[in-house]
Amino acid sequence: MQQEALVINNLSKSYGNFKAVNNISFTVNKGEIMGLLGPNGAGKSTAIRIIMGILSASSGEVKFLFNGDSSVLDKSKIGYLPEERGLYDDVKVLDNLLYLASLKGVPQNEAKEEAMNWLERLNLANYANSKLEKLSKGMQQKVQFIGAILHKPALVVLDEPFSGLDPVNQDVFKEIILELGRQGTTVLLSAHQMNVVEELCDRIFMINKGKQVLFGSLKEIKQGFKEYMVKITYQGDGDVSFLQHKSGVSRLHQGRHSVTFSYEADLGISELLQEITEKVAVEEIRAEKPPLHDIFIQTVQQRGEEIE
Ligand SMILES: Nc1ncnc2c1ncn2[C@@H]1O[C@H](COP(=O)(O)OP(=O)(O)OP(=O)(O)O)[C@@H](O)[C@H]1O
Repeated sequence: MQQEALVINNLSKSYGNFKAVNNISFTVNKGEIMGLLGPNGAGKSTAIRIIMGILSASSGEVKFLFNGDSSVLDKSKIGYLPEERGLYDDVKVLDNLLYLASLKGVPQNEAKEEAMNWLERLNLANYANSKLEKLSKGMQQKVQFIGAILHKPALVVLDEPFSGLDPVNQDVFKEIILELGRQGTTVLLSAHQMNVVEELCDRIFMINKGKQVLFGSLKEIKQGFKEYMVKITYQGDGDVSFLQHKSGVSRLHQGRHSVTFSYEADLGISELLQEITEKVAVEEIRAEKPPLHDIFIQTVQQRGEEIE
C-alpha cells in the first residue's frame, strides 16, 4: 500500500500578473523518487521554495504526511539542497557539515562520524580540514549534498543536484539517491537535463511556464506518447522515397544508407516495416519512443504553447 509523504494541491505563485507557478498538483509517496523536470524558468525552484516554506504560495496547499498529517514543516525531518548553495567559504569543510548537522539536532559525535563516512565515500576525506573556498564548484556541491542527507531526513528536497557535476559524479549522486529511496527516504528533485534523470525517478512531473505538462512514471509517459522514432539502415542505394507520402510518417530524414522518421503508434508499424524490407536490403531496424526531452518539447508544441 502506497503511503503519501508529500501532497501538493493546486499550488500557484504570482508576481503581479505573472504566474511563476500555475495551479500544480502532485503527490510524492514514501520512499519514492520524484522528479520535477522542466526548462530554465519553468517554475521548479519557486515550487520547491514554497514547499520548503521559504516563499509563501499565492494559493493552494502543501501537506507533509510522513509525520502524521501536518501542513507544518518540521525542518529537522527534511534535507534541502538549495539552488543557491549556502555554505561558509572561510570555514573548514567538516565544520560546515557539523554546523548544518547541529541545526538539525544531530549530536556532534554522531555527526562527525557520519560526515567523515560521507566525505570518504565522495572522495573528499582529504579535504575535511580545508576551507571550503579551496574546493572546486563540483566538490562544494558534494559537500552541500552531504549536508542535505547527513541527518537522515525523511524527505530530501534537491534543487538541481546534477547541474555543474561531471558524468562520473552525476552517477555517484544517482547511486546515493537510489539508495535513499530503497531505505524509505522520500526524494523530490528538480532538473532541467531531463535525460540525466529520466531513469532515476519513479515518477516525473514535467512543468513548463508554471504549468503541468505531463505527470507519471517514465513508462506511463512513454506509453501515452503516440509516436515512434524509427531508424532503418540498409545496404546499397535502395529507394524508400515512398515513405514521404505515407500517412503517419513525419520528420523524415534520408541518409546515404539509412532513413529516420517519426511514425504514429496507433497505425501499427509491422505492415510499414514489411513494405520497407521489400524495397531495400535492411541491415538494422530500430523503433522506439523518443527520449523524455523530445516528448516534452513535442507535447508543449502540440498544445500550441511555447517553451520558456
Ligand atoms: N521574485 C520574483 N519576481 C518576479 N519573477 C520571479 C521571481 N522569482 C522568480 N521569478 C520568475 O518566475 C519564473 C520561474 O522561476 P524559477 O526560478 O522557479 O524557475 P526554475 O524552473 O527553477 O528555473 P531555473 O532552472 O532557471 O532555476 C521565471 O520566469 C522567473 O523569472
